[in-house]
Amino acid sequence: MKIIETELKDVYILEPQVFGDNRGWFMESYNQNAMEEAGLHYEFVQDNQSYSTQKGTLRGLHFQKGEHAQAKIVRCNKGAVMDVAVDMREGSPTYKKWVKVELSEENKRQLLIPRGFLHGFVTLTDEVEFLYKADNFYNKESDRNIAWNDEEIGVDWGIDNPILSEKDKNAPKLSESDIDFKYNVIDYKR
Ligand SMILES: Cc1cn([C@H]2C[C@H](O)[C@@H](COP(=O)(O)OP(=O)(O)O[C@H]3O[C@@H](C)C(=O)[C@@H](O)[C@H]3O)O2)c(=O)[nH]c1=O
Repeated sequence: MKIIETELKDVYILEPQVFGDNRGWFMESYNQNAMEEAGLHYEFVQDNQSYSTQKGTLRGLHFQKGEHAQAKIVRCNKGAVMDVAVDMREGSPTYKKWVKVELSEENKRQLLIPRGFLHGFVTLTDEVEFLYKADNFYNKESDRNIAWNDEEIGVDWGIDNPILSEKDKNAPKLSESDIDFKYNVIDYKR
């Protein structure tokens, strides 16, 4: 597995090695030892999957507040997405900066997003299957979102009128949010 730095501190692209043969291909989609050797100490406890029917579907920007914050490893199993992470850790050298990475069935790239970040993606194709691991359980009460088009964050999604959930249509702005992440090594590396 190749581990590639991004413009955001602690966010990495993970590129699995793909072994092709006459049948097709094989890859290790996750290997705890490879993560540990790279100094990435996470314990994932929940796997998630979503399906988006149409191109131009946007899910985000999401996070769980406080002690329920989640680190995630995300990937696109079918189709393609533009994936976005936003550093919300006050005091971080990349505070309020965002990064976008294309994740697709074809490139098999994954994105590691620590706790303290917003996460979202927009589908670039129809019929998108999206998979992710989380290092903390879903907690309904701590589930939060911030408007995908918040001007203070200013993500360039490359789309004007995405398909959104009712929840994401009514998301608060960053300035109205109760988000309170602090940059602290132990929060995201345990
Ligand atoms: C995220 C989640 C949702 N649910 C339920 C709640 C709800 O009824 C239904 C759909 O939830 P949502 O509308 O929040 O799904 P979705 O908009 O796909 O939310 C996801 O978006 C991406 C960008 C993320 O990063 C994820 O962490 C998560 O926030 O599934 C769970 O039971 N467990 C979970 O872990």
